[in-house]
Amino acid sequence: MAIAKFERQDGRWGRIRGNWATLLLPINEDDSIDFSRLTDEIDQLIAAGVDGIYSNGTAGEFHNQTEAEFDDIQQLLADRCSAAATPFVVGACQPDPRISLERVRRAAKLKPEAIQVILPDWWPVTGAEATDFLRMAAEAAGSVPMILYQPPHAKRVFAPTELAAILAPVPQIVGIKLGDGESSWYEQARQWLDAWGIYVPGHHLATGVEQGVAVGAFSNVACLSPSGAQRWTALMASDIAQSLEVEKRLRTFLEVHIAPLAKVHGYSNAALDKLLAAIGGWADIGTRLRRPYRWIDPSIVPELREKARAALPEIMP
Ligand SMILES: N[C@@H](CC=O)C(=O)O
Repeated sequence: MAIAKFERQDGRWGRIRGNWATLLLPINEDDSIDFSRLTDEIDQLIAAGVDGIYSNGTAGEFHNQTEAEFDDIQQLLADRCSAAATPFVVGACQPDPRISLERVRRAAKLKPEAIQVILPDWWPVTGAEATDFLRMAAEAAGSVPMILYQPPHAKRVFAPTELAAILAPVPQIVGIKLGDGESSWYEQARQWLDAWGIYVPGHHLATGVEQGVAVGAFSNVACLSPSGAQRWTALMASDIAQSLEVEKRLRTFLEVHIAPLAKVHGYSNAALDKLLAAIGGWADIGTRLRRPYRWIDPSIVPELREKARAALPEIMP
């Protein structure tokens, strides 16, 4: 049965499965990171019982941090999660490969479940260059497994067959976080990517599970509600039909109320994810991003919260 990969316990991706919640940086008016609110946010995520917490995806604004801030964020995540025995993944992502390798080296010392990396992202890499970079990253990571993050907005987005060729020589990469596609993409993913844990966008997770491809999501749904996303993920193992029905309503909510803010008004993905968290209201994060990126006016939150509650009673806190 297709769902088997989601339930398979012997995958190389180990505990990196299910519903993973991102850190979102609470930003003060002077553009500094509010570490006290960040601490509270991590504690809320732990209390929500998510499968794991990760830092420094796009939503974590890895592209707009000093190295000292990077270290402070990862240390805080590692300390809180280790004390609570919550699995965590450190995002060592950086478009500059030299800075990225240094981040990987420092991240490995925190003993995360895995380290997440992107490919060098100024000059687009060839397949061979991608493998070479990942070999260097694997060396820097030592014994810590790695997840490759291939977002749809990366300089080069590789097809499943290309990804398999790039990753096969680097066994330390145990998973791939990517954008999925239509049924032909899923067919290719089943054929070429069975050896890796596949993480699809949060609001596509039920489809990814039903297609026998996804083992989890680094999830935008967890931005909206970490506990709701966790309940929905659990439902996938017991009632995939019902979880697909929830996904349908989720997709409609995002398409109608959230996506136009990017498509029409040009807000970034991180701005949308912070808006989702403000709609969920489970922690004091705020919608503010670090400049120069624009954030969404929080005055639209109350109306969207009502709409989300009406459309998604299973997800909303
Ligand atoms: N693509 C996102 C997923 C969360 O919404 C990220 O990891 O930044």
